[in-house]
Amino acid sequence: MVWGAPFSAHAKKMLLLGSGELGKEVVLEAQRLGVETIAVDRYADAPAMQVAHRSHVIDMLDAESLKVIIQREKPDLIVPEIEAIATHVLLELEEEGYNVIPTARAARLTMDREGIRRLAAETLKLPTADYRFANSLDELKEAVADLGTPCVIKPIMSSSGKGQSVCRTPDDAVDCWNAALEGGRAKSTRVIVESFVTFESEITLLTVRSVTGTTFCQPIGHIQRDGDYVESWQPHFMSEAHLLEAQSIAKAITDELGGYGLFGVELFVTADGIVFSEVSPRPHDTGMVTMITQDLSEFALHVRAILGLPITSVELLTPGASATLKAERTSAHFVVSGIEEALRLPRTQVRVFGKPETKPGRRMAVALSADQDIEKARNTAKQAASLLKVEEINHE
Ligand SMILES: Nc1ncnc2c1ncn2[C@@H]1O[C@H](COP(=O)(O)OP(=O)(O)OP(=O)(O)O)[C@@H](O)[C@H]1O
Ligand SMILES: NCC(=O)N[C@@H]1O[C@H](COP(=O)([O-])[O-])[C@@H](O)[C@H]1O
Ligand SMILES: [Mg+2]
Repeated sequence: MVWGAPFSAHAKKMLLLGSGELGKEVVLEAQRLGVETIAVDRYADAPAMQVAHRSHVIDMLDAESLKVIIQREKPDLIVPEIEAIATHVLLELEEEGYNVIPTARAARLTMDREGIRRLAAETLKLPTADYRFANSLDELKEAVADLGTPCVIKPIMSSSGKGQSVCRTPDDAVDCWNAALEGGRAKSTRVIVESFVTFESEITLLTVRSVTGTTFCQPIGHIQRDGDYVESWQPHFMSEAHLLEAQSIAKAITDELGGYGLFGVELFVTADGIVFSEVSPRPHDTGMVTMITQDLSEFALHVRAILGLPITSVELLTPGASATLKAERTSAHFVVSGIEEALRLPRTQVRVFGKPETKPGRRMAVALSADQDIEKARNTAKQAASLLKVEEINHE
């Protein structure tokens, strides 16, 4: 476990597939340990590209382009940052000896909702919502009739709620189908239909697999709007019994996926116990709160784990919360205002991702606030986020 300076013959090279706000923090943490970083994404000037040693713009769903870049760079670590990647290439490259984080199979299984859902529900028998898959509007109508309404419809390949909708009556099926077609990341027409889980709260249990074993962070509570996170806080108080149940589900799924790294295990807390939703084999958006709450953020933990370094403990230094700033329109000419006002709030920080373009609903920044009282932390973070604004500017 030794390496030389970036750009030298003995450098440790980490290549990120996906370069958004989460990857940006992973790159920064890797740089702190002297690792050489390469950021890849589908568009130029993505957040992680702005802090990496170099970058490449490719279609990561295109097997050939992906292979060419990886074989040219020969990284020591291939770190998927989003789901939508030609993961069969990663399987091949792993066979050739490349180190895919956490494993190529985990990237493959979590690339689409079907792989991970079948593994969790059918192989591991973890509690999940009832589900069906559909390839056409007719199949969708059948699935909706089968499961009953309300139910949730999502493209099998999408994230951050894109293409997701709630079907409240059978008549909604057409609109849900169209929403899924428009919102899916890959132009696949397959969707998952899930029965609606009535939950008391939902959490992300960050779980790290490292050379020193499995470590759980304190649960993170969150609120989602239109399938995307708007607010998160840590710790989320839950009963000892629920916490143990959550940890046991997280242990089962992460052990099955294997490898080293941090996982975001998404769980619903219901009157009947904990229900598994999904898992990211990488840092989680709701986990950005750990940048203010923990001694090692989820990004620092991911980097440490994947480099094979020990993690002897993770300390919660303070309760805290995060709240997001989202754009309302499409624009390449804008400024983010209100940073000064937001930073006047107590124990508050902001992260501005630096995405070059806005789109409706696109996450552009996050506010982080700490307070001994979690409700106060949540209110401060929300207030800070509401002071931040994406303002279009005249570019004549
Ligand atoms: N079956 C369900 N019942 C009730 N609510 C649901 C269900 N499925 C999803 N949701 C709600 O929608 C949110 C987003 O769903 P999900 O995590 O599956 O989407 P995603 O696109 O993968 O999001 P991300 O990439 O942010 O994790 C959930 O956190 C939850 O609030
Ligand atoms: N829920 C997953 C998630 O939050 N992923 C994060 O969002 C980026 C894509 O953002 P974009 O769609 O704005 O380019 C990804 O690259 C990742 O950092
Ligand atoms: Mg999710």
